[in-house]
Parts: sequence; structure tokens; C-alpha cells
Amino acid sequence: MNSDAVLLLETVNFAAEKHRNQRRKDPEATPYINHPIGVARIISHEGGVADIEVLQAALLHDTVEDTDTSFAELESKFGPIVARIVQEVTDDKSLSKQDRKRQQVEHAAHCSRQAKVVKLADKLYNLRDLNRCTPSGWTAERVQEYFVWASEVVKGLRGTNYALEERLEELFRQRGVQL
Ligand SMILES: Nc1nc2c(ncn2[C@@H]2O[C@H](COP(=O)(O)OP(=O)(O)O)[C@@H](OP(=O)(O)OP(=O)(O)O)[C@H]2O)c(=O)[nH]1
Ligand SMILES: [Mn+2]
Repeated sequence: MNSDAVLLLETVNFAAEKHRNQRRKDPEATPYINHPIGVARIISHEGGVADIEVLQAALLHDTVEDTDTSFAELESKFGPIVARIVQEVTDDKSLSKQDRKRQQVEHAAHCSRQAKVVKLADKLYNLRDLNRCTPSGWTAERVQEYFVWASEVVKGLRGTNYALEERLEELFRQRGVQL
């Protein structure tokens, strides 16, 4: 039995159940699970990273932030390393939105390499999604502000994965945003 394959299916199934009632903000209300699956896929397919714990953390990365999942639950099901990576990429929801955004910029450089890979792929997925279509209710200015803020976060993540950083740089360049 290929235990990595079994583990990944357990993880993606857990994430799918947790995000089952959630939709993306695009006009078609795409199932939310497309996002964590896409982030994990960017890491393996484009980043060339096959670290099972990083791929699991990518699949789980929004479960605590956006569903009823706790870190204790992740730790008991998937172990301390996966739970720690998810914790590193989870915003503190008790803070105001402005403080959360500022904290991401400040914390990026202090994350582990594993967490940095997840954060790079998360930003890459979301920026591509913004290029694909505008979330309901977002103005062009809000989209541009997200690019500018994301570039500030990505600055702290540099030196982690050349392929992902190159692709992010190209997206920022297209928007006239200096990294
Ligand atoms: N581009 C895009 N984003 C969508 C869509 N639907 C949901 N999102 C999520 O919205 C978040 C970005 O929107 P914001 O307004 O900045 O954040 P908010 O969720 O705190 O309101 C991202 O969260 P995140 O993954 O936690 O990442 P981050 O905000 O920490 O970078 C992203 O995954 C969509 O259709 N397009
Ligand atoms: Mn995300």
C-alpha cells in the first residue's frame, strides 16, 4: 500500500467535508475546496515540492481560519508538523482585518520554509484567481490593492522556491507592482 497516497486522500477528504458548505467569492460561487486543492497542486506541479506534510498543510490551510476546525483536531488526525504549518499560515481572527493584513506582512519572513511554500502557493492561486475573474462586489481598486499587499507579503517569503517566486514576480510585473 502506498501510504502517502492514502494519507493525501484522507487529508483532501477531511478538507472537503470541512469546506462542504463554503463557496468562493467569484460570480459562479465555485466550491471553496477547489482553492486548497489548487494550492497543493501548485506546490507539487509547479514548485516541484513532494514533502507530504507541506502538501497536507496546503490542503488544510484554510480549515481553521474558515471552518469549525481546531488545531488540536488537526494535530490528532495529521500530527504536530502538519498542525504547526497550518498554524503558521492561519490569520488571527480576533484581530481587525487591517491588523491581520499587517501581521501577514510582518510575520512572513519569520515563518518556517514549509509554511513559506504554502504561503507562496496560496498567494499565487489567489492572484491568478483575481486575473481570472473579479470577486462579487470587488472594485478594480480593491483588486489592485490586493496585488500591492500580496507583494509586501511575498517580499518576506523570498529565497524559498525559485519557480513559485518567478511566477509571482511576473504577475506583479504585469500589474506594475514592484517586488
Ligand atoms: N482571489 C479570490 N479570492 C477569494 C475568492 N473567494 C474567496 N477568496 C478568498 O478571499 C481572501 C482574499 O480576500 P480578502 O478580502 O483580502 O480577505 P478576507 O477573506 O479576510 O475578507 C483569500 O483568503 P486566503 O486564502 O485566506 O488568503 P489571504 O487573503 O490571506 O491571502 C481568498 O482565498 C475568489 O473568488 N477569488
Ligand atoms: Mn487560502
